Amino acid sequence: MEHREQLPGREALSGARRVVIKIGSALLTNDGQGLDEAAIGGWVDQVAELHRRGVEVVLVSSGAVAAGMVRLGWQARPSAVHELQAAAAVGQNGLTQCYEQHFARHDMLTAQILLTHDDLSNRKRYLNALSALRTLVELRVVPVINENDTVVTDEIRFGDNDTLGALVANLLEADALVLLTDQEGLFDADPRDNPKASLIAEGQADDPALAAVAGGGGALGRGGMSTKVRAATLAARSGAVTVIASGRQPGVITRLMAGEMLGTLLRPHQAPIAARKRWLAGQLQVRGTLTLDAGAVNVLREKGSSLLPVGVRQVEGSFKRGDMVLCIDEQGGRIAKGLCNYGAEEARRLAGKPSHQIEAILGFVEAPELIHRDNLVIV
Ligand SMILES: Nc1ncnc2c1ncn2[C@@H]1O[C@H](COP(=O)(O)OP(=O)(O)O)[C@@H](O)[C@H]1O
Ligand SMILES: N[C@@H](CCC(=O)OP(=O)(O)O)C(=O)O
Repeated sequence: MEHREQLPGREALSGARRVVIKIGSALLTNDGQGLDEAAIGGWVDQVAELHRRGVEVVLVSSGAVAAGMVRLGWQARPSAVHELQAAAAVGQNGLTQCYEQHFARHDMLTAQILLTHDDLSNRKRYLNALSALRTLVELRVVPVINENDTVVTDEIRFGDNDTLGALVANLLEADALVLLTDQEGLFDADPRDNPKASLIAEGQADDPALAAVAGGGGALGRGGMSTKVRAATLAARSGAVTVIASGRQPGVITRLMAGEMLGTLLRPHQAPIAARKRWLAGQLQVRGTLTLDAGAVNVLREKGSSLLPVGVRQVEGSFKRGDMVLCIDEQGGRIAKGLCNYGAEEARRLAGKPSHQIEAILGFVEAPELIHRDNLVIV
């Protein structure tokens, strides 16, 4: 189908510049027998290899509760929230230490990031999370993300790390989300119950037939296949492909990233740029207006640049950091929409000024640009 040819497929993996890799509990803890340090070392070696080739990798790692259970000598996953929280706190330590040691073999730094749902749904915190993560990635540090299980309540829970992985892929506009699990991929029935089940090599993320065959998970984690298929539909919103594959396949990450036919590939139904633009454009209400000079209009339109304060002539409206603002030219024509890194009062003080003066003017710097190009859509 011609339509499908324009959409990302396996080649999105081999051409990926930024990828989010999520590793599930069953793999990390060797089916509940403590952290599988050798396996973690193997994935880290592959991530380091990608890193050397210039691919940016963000890890989402489960396993805190499962590792904590083993350390505490508990046989079964507790159901009481306070016990889960305690297990996560104990286990997260071991998890971080393990990643850090393995990445150190490659002279690479890692950073532990523990998130709650609020961190990505509240606009201000979303921008904070985004700029911290982006900075880490630019510093060539590998962020290792998990849900902050020790402080979450049901209201602020992502629920499972497949969803968290997808939201991180949206946040960073990753090209691909790789979900490593204990099965070869998505089968047409749960292979635990049906040994004749066969692997689905490829599908469209939002195909309801896939959601229908995806069941629940094992005793250690929270997700299952249903959350992985749902994660693929979330990741597709910013145009990322998702692949579900077995973390036990030797060299799984590097082979997938070389375009090898492994696991289940779930394609987005729209191309990345269109998806990202629709997502941003449809996201938020406009709270203010920035009038740009001709130079700024030109670089936004022609070069896809970020908007710097120096190109802004006037600021109207009352908006907070993270709010959507409209950018217009001096004749009032609509140019772009985007999430502003500064509130209206601050933006007024910065208008027309070079970025190196931001600290002197405000006493702090959120970012050198008023609107980062990742958070900007031309209208
Ligand atoms: N259609 C399916 N295809 C493959 N696995 C399935 C399917 N439905 C349910 N599952 C189960 O999902 C499990 C993987 O999910 P989960 O235990 O949450 O792993 P992880 O910890 O990696 O997230 C598999 O072990 C498998 O038994
Ligand atoms: N945040 C939890 C993992 C939750 C989760 O989604 O687990 P899994 O289904 O194994 O990916 C932990 O670290 O134990």
